[in-house]
Amino acid sequence: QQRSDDNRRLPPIANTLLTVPAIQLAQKIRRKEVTSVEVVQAYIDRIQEVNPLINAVVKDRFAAALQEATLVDKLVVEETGGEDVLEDRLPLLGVPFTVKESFALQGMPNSTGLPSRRSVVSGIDAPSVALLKRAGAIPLGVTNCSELCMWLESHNHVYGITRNPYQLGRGAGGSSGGEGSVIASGASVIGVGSDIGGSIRMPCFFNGIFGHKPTSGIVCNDGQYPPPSGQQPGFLCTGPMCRYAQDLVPMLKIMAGPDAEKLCLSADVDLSKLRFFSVPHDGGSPLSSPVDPQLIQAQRKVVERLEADLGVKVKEMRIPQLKYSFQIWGAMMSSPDKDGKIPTSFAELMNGGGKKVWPVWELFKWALGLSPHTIAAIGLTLVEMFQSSHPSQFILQQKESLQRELEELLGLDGVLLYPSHPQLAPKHHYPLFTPFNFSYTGIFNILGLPVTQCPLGLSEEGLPLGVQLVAGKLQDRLTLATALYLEQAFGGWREPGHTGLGVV
Ligand SMILES: CCCCCCCC/C=C\CCCCCCCC(N)=O
Repeated sequence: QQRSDDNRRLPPIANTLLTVPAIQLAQKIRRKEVTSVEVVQAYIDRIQEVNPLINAVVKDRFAAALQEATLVDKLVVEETGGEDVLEDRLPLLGVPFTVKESFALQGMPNSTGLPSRRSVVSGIDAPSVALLKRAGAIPLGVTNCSELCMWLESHNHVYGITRNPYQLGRGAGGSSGGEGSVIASGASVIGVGSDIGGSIRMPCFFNGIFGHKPTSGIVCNDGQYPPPSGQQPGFLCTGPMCRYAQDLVPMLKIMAGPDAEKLCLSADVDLSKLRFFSVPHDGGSPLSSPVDPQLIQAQRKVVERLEADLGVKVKEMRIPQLKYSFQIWGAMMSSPDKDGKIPTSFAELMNGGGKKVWPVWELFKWALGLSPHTIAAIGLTLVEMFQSSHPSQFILQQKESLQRELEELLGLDGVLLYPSHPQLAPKHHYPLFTPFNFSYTGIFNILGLPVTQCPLGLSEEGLPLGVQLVAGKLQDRLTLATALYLEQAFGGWREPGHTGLGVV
């Protein structure tokens, strides 16, 4: 699927409003330094400029967003209680945001890339989306994802494939790839993603932005398709994706609702008092690719900076159970819930929840160009045929011992560095040959630990580098504070199109 414009570069960001963090945009709007209409219009213009190249926003609501921005500006002028009242009540007042299409956003499609759901339109908002709207944020539209949110690249037969703004011939990751691509392109500043195996963190890594998978159970997962079943509700996480680290905590506070209290997100974090650990790879799983030397090097530089700036000693270690990350993820994802109910099969979900698709027949149709499904989704139904819902004792033991070891290691003050993925953003469809690489992220869904993906600049070929920061349960503030520090130290998000590569 090489396109003639694969070597094109994204047009540079001309409007400086597009490089202001969401939380500062809200402040500027409250202080009447800029209107919400100006901000929303700037983002609409940028989406219209870049979307033909990246195919990230699959349905917009620009006219409604501009009307809502007009109401915001009126409210700001009429508010007599002062700026603080607005900040308290509506911390994101007038700031635009985007939403992964698998979430319900009123009036927007909610197909999750499934052709049979093409005409499904949401009548209500998912709770996480509603909370952002209630905080004053204005949705601009919905963004692309993988078919049924279950692949490492955002491609489906409803909307096509999303492209990586750093190199259009590469994938934006999955399953929240539309969010990753649009935010990195400067065409959205904050967005909503979901993650049951890395679907926030992989696109954030491939697109050089920040993303947080919260501690399991903290942000409500309702209002997404497909709904998780079996034990999956404990692994699926809804979380923020953004260009600037300072937007992570305010977004998480809003999206978590009353449960945000459990995370003590306003407490100060003294990084020099934390214990840091660095694990360079999964210990050699034969299923995953070796970690790219540039990622190993980037992680080493993080260790050096932490030691030099904070005076801490980072302990480099190996964790042998990580070698079984994929097997642990696969076993737990297909395990029955506590009442013995097995999860809905992928083959059923592919048929919109009805009868199962028949994998071999679907593959045959695909070979003739007649299947409405992607080869990745069909491949998953084939693999599922051989997956048992009774995992081996050995794998369960590995999971238990990994959980115990990591929880003991991290305690209330530990942060672990681990590669976000073994490879840099792959060319389109290459994940078909390296599907198990997602287990670098997926293992932390099973463990329920909070993880922040943090960008670390660009590789020699101009692709984003990054690292995962992992903490103990409910200790999200530690990884979020470390991400803020690393943004300062390594420069955070870099504008795509300024890499000196490609042809304009
Ligand atoms: C045609 C090739 C298909 C091969 C299938 C190989 C099996 C790999 C198993 C699972 C891959 C799942 C990927 C999940 C990625 C993101 C999940 C998420 N929503 O967070």
